[in-house]
Amino acid sequence: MTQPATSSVPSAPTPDTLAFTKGHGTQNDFVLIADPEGVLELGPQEVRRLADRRSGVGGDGVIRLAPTAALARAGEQAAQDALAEDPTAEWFMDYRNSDGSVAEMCGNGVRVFAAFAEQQGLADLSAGPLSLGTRAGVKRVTKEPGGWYAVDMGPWFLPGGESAAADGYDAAVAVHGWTAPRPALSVDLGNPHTVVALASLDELESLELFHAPEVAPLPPRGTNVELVVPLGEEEGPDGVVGRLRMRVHERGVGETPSCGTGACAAALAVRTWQAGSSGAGAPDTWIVEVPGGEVRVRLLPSGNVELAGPAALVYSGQVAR
Ligand SMILES: N[C@@H](CCC[C@H](N)C(=O)O)C(=O)O
Repeated sequence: MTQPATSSVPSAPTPDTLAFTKGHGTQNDFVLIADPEGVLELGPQEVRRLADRRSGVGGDGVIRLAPTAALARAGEQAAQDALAEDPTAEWFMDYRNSDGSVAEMCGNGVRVFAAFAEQQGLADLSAGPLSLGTRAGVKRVTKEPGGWYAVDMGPWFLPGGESAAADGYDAAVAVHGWTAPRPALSVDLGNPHTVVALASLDELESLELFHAPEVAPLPPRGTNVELVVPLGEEEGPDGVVGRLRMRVHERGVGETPSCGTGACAAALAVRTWQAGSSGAGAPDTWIVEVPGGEVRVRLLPSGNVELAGPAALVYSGQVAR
């Protein structure tokens, strides 16, 4: 049923089959569906079926690529906002978690979306950055000379405000196997994150994280949870670079080998723990090690955060609806 990603496959959905491409960013994996007319009704049940690793294609999430203008005309507020923010954001990333829930943003997904748009002949990143709409605003993707995709993820904030930054925490997280909850910091990247600092790599690697961690107080929209261990600083080509290792339990999914917005949240939390909300004296660039590889997080002079990493398209095929 499947064909190599390099072969050309029909991309428009038909009533009884869907053309898909399977892709991943540092092993955070996605089922990608091109909907160039913006006509596909994708309900939670169908998302769960596509994402199922036994009876479907399998993935942490399902990504629909659709025209921003068509979604805006159909009343999708986020698409209307995206066009108001940047009328060149022709394509929209409609992101769903594997449990069928809708998520605002996916950092690894944006990179894989850009690679998919190129494969479909809908974008040419060699000609310049791609602006795409998401439920958390317009994101701009640039292709780096080494083949990585760099995404300007836009603004971020600490929901707990200055007092949380000063205290270093505003939540507590309990994970299966711990005798006591640990302090944690909430970071908003358009989607919600709670970052917990652990004492050592031994602790990080010995943890069982298949069960949903308990977060108190639980943010109103739920949360993704990142467990992090700072690994110090090193000299990079453009100055000092911080390094950390992370495991992540995603909202709507469970433990995943990577999370792009989670990597940004982790770097921003560790930087805040080191230097407060101004970040003065802490590195602006961070390498985040995840079970599925490595990504780079950078504080841009604009105050926005940038995420860079690989994007891979693995195979394409047709799946029955
Ligand atoms: N894997 C993504 C995040 C996907 C959405 C998340 N599970 C949520 O519900 O917020 C990433 O790479 O950022």
